[in-house]
Amino acid sequence: MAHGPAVTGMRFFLTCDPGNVRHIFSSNYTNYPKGTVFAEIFDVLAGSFFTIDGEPIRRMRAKIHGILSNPRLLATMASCCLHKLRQGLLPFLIRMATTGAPFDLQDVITRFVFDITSMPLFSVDPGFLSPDDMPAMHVVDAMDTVMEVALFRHTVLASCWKAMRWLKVGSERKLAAEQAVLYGFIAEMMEARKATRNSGDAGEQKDQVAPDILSFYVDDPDYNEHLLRSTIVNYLVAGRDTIDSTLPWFFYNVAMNPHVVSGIREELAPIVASGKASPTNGDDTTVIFHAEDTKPLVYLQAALFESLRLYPPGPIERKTVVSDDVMPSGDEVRAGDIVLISLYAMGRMEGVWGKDCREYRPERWLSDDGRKLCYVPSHKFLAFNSGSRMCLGKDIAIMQMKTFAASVVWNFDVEVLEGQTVEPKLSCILQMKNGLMVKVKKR
Ligand code: HEM
Repeated sequence: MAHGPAVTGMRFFLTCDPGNVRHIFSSNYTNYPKGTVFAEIFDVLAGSFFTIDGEPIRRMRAKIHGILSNPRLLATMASCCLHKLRQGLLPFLIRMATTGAPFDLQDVITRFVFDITSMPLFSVDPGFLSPDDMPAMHVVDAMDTVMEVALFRHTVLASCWKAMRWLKVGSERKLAAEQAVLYGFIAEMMEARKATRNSGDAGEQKDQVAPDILSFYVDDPDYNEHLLRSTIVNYLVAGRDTIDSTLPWFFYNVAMNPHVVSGIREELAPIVASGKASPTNGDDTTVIFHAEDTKPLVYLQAALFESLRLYPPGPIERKTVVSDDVMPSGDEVRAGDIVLISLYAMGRMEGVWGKDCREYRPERWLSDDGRKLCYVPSHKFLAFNSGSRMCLGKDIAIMQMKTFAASVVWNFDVEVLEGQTVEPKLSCILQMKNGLMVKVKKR
């Protein structure tokens, strides 16, 4: 238990004990909502799913679950991913391999992920990753600022950051400017969406056009203009911030562990041999893997999970205590206490993961014969959250990450340049502070 500044009476309970996590997220979850302070910190998401609790989130989750399991939307997501690989990522990497020039892989991943998150949301490709143009990504900078300022807000009294917001100074001044950029981007995309969806074949019936995520919201009377906008921001955060911060750590980990690269390629080889991996345009030695072929790959999934264990995109969860309670660890918490769960620490604890907890070892996720993924409860592996607030996009995220990782690992050797400092940045999202400079070679 830690205490906030003397006069405030604030009390923090910090835990990384899986028993406590199960209690907080499942057995007694109604006693541990996110709370109003959390909602205020993320005011850019006001009223949307990350910030609400109780009955409203149950209803909202049911709607999102329906959307994210719609077969036509899922097919659109898979094809957006393939399109971006074929038209954007792979041509870019082939060019980099030809010139041998170093580049920031985190930046390229951000471009890719932002595009594939926006396309099924708005039916519009923002075009951040295209073979011949790498436009500035002001909206991405804006979203990064939201997460950096949110971390600052977590660490000071609400009255302090609210005063800064009122005075329009410091990080709050910057946040206001970046929020305007973010809202401007959304307005632009909504306009472009109208044009795209109206320009369909004249004879095409409305219900024949594949749905995008927004088509489930625009006519819903429960969503006024503000809630619709914060819901859009929330989808961008859910899809983009998470995958975008996972993949650079994945490539960093595998580059440091060449035997994992071999393991992934060994698993991919039969797909290539069967002719199922399709060639990219104009270069028949570079291939793309399809979601249905990468779905059964357990070693690749273990390699991704192992990276998420060590580098969870959301390194800390915050909850509020409603009524006095005793944790399974025997610790007492009081109504109003703040509970902080460190996923980052939990992923590195010997008591949870064994003596080799600091090693990057995908094998720990596999059965002895290496053919199956072992069951690991979500209160131990919390990267996708647990219990009633479990991530609703987990399968989509795994599909997108596998498609990306397979196509890069199979076609290229990725060398992480020496002499750079690879470290996390101070933010609510575990991105790399200085990017990840690499060189690639075509295999
Ligand atoms: C590596 C990828 C991902 C990770 C690690 C991840 C992790 C998480 C976590 C930790 C939460 C809980 C957040 C909280 O309540 O504090 C969450 C919630 C959620 N995620 Fe994901 N996520 C990923 C990708 C995605 C994708 C691609 C989508 C959408 C297509 C998505 C949709 C959602 C939704 C809708 C929720 C809200 C659940 C709720 O508030 O009850 N996620 N995710």
